[in-house]
Amino acid sequence: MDRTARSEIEHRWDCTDFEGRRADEILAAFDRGGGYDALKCRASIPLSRNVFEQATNDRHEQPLRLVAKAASGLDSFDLDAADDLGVTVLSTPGANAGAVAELTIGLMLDALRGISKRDRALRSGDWGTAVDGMPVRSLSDSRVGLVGNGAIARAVAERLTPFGAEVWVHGSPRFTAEEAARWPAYRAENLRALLTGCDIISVHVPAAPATTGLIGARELRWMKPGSVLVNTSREQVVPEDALDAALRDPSCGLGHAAVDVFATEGESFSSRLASNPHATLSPHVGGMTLSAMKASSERLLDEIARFYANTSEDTP
Ligand SMILES: NC(=O)C1=CN([C@@H]2O[C@H](COP(=O)(O)OP(=O)(O)OC[C@H]3O[C@@H](n4cnc5c(N)ncnc54)[C@H](O)[C@@H]3O)[C@@H](O)[C@H]2O)C=CC1
Ligand SMILES: O=C(O)C(=O)COP(=O)(O)O
Repeated sequence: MDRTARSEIEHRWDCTDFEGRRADEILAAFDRGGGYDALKCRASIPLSRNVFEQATNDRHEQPLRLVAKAASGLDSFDLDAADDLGVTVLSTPGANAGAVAELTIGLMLDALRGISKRDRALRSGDWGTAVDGMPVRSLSDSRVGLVGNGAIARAVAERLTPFGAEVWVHGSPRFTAEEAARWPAYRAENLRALLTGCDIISVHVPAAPATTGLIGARELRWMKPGSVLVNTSREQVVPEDALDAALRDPSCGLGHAAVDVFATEGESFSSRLASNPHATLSPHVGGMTLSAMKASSERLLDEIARFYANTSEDTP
């Protein structure tokens, strides 16, 4: 793409960037006109069939025909509705995988070593609580189980190997033994074997009907005594109420959870986990490193340019 075309697209997208806006604000902008035919928005914005129907109806000067998201999970969009109404959806799967993997490992280390908990205790002058529970398990002595076999799970597996952790993976039914042989990890027979056999479980599957409640109250009970669960995928996969209850139940093995994704995110955030002493919370920032955001934006920009080049007479 030449420089002029790129800067024109950048300008266009500066003007039509709905980052952080709610669906009703987006629709209001469409209703006011302004010639928008595309939206760029974050993973958390819910685009329902109703939103797609309203944004594509012919009272708009330019009906919606493109939604672009510099991220991986598309669960908050009604993709069937987009398809039915002829709206193209672009995203950048994999571009933030390394960033999410780094946060995941940071959360594992925090859970094992109690970094944030000890920091809080020391700040209140409580040395006794700060050194409570020492010595602790090392990542190099841990068996780590990954749920999912996509870009993030792979990036986590690759980064865990130099730590000396033993990595196991439970993937989709299409994750064959042959494919697993190319991973720096062992393939678990099934989810139960993974959960019962590992010291740390980290979840990397998309939110979908088939993964909703994939790790709920029953599955959390399968986990080893003193084990750790990290969820950077979506809340629906490990419902936070079940997680909170398991962490508060002394008969349940799970010892600590570290979570980057919640049922309610943003200004209206609220979660039972916020008052749970066995949880570490992170505000959905897995993909937010400068390099991952740059890589995602660059890729999205190229795809947007390709979309307009292929479909539009008014290519920017
Ligand atoms: N916390 C954050 O900031 C971020 C969170 N995410 C979340 O992480 C998810 C995974 O991201 P990627 O690895 O990039 O996606 P991906 O599409 O590369 O990988 C997902 C993998 O899950 C597997 N899978 C699907 N259903 C499964 C099941 N029932 N059991 C086992 N495996 C199953 C798929 O086969 C696929 O290999 C995203 O869908 C998103 O929800 C992604 C990026 C940033
Ligand atoms: O890539 C993803 O799926 C993410 O969760 C990133 O989320 P965001 O778009 O930064 O809210």
